[in-house]
Amino acid sequence: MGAQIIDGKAIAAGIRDTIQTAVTERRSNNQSIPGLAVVLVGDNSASAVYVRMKRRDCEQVGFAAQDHDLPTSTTQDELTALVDELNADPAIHGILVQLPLPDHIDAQAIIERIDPAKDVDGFHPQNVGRLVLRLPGLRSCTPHGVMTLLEHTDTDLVGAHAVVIGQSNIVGRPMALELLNARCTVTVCHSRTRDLQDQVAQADVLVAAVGRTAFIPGDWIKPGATVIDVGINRQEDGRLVGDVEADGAMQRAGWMTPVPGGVGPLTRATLLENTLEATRQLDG
Ligand SMILES: NC(=O)C1=CN([C@@H]2O[C@H](COP(=O)(O)OP(=O)(O)OC[C@H]3O[C@@H](n4cnc5c(N)ncnc54)[C@H](OP(=O)(O)O)[C@@H]3O)[C@@H](O)[C@H]2O)C=CC1
Ligand SMILES: Nc1nc(=O)c2c([nH]1)NC[C@@H]1CN(c3ccc(C(=O)N[C@@H](CCC(=O)O)C(=O)O)cc3)C=[N+]21
Ligand SMILES: [Mg+2]
Repeated sequence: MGAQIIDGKAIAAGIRDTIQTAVTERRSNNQSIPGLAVVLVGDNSASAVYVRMKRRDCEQVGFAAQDHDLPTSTTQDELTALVDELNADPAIHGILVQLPLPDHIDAQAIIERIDPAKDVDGFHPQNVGRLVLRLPGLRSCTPHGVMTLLEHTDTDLVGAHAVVIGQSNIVGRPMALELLNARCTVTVCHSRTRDLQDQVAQADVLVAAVGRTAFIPGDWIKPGATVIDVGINRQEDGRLVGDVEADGAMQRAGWMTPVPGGVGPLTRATLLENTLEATRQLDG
């Protein structure tokens, strides 16, 4: 017995193919080409890697990527002015400001400055509020991507007990809402949760988004559970591992995402989906 692997890399490749076809069709119909502005401030090396991957994805599907690489010394006013310019640019349909931003920048103010119609990260309070209210809107890429991964399993979400570990604005909270909207019974755990093991043992669906290597021992997993490991932890030898102790969890889970090759590729593919959706909403 062993878990079936949820192949995020392959699922993401399929999504990119579908998007590429849609872009080709838009081109032949003389419709606008989706334009994504990718804004990177400073020299965080992990951010630089992610941004490079996002730009490569755009190129592959035929989107127009507009790169803005700004120095660490960029001021709040300068970044605000760039967001205003991108909001007003009809060739731009999506705006991604890579996080984290340098400490002297008020990131929340920047997020709130982005036109919600171009907020392909789904971080603007208007889009988060629409998710809360089950109204259509741009949905955060990582949790939305996890829902796509779950569709590629035989997990029955209705009435299932879903346990989310982590309550960040970009992963844990919107993840819990996505699962609630799919009619799971949802528990959210965080650093003050008592008896984490007892909560994990109840999970038909477990989503770990903590950011600590092998934080969840494999033998905590409920037999047959679907395990989604969002964590990305770089080891000293350069390898990436998740938040769940993979070898042990693979013995017990029914389905499981690998790290790398699980959630990460879906986050990027969902960014492309959101940008195409924003384009259709803005331009038809
Ligand atoms: N695959 C992908 O596409 C993405 C992966 N990531 C990865 O996911 C992970 C989480 O990211 P992010 O949400 O931004 O991280 P944050 O650091 O913002 O949030 C971590 C969460 O884990 C909780 N936590 C910390 N310690 C414990 C503990 N001992 N027990 C239970 N909960 C705990 C924190 O609780 P509290 O709130 O109480 O402090 C917090 O809610 C990281 O590894 C990140 O790299 C992130 C985004 C996308
Ligand atoms: N405005 C903003 N939006 C984000 O969506 C955002 C962000 N800021 N800041 C950082 C986090 C992190 N994140 C990831 C995206 C892809 C992978 C990914 O593709 N991972 C690959 C491998 C990565 C590698 O090889 O380094 C994988 O897991 O297989 C990981 C992490 C998006 N984030
Ligand atoms: Mg979808």
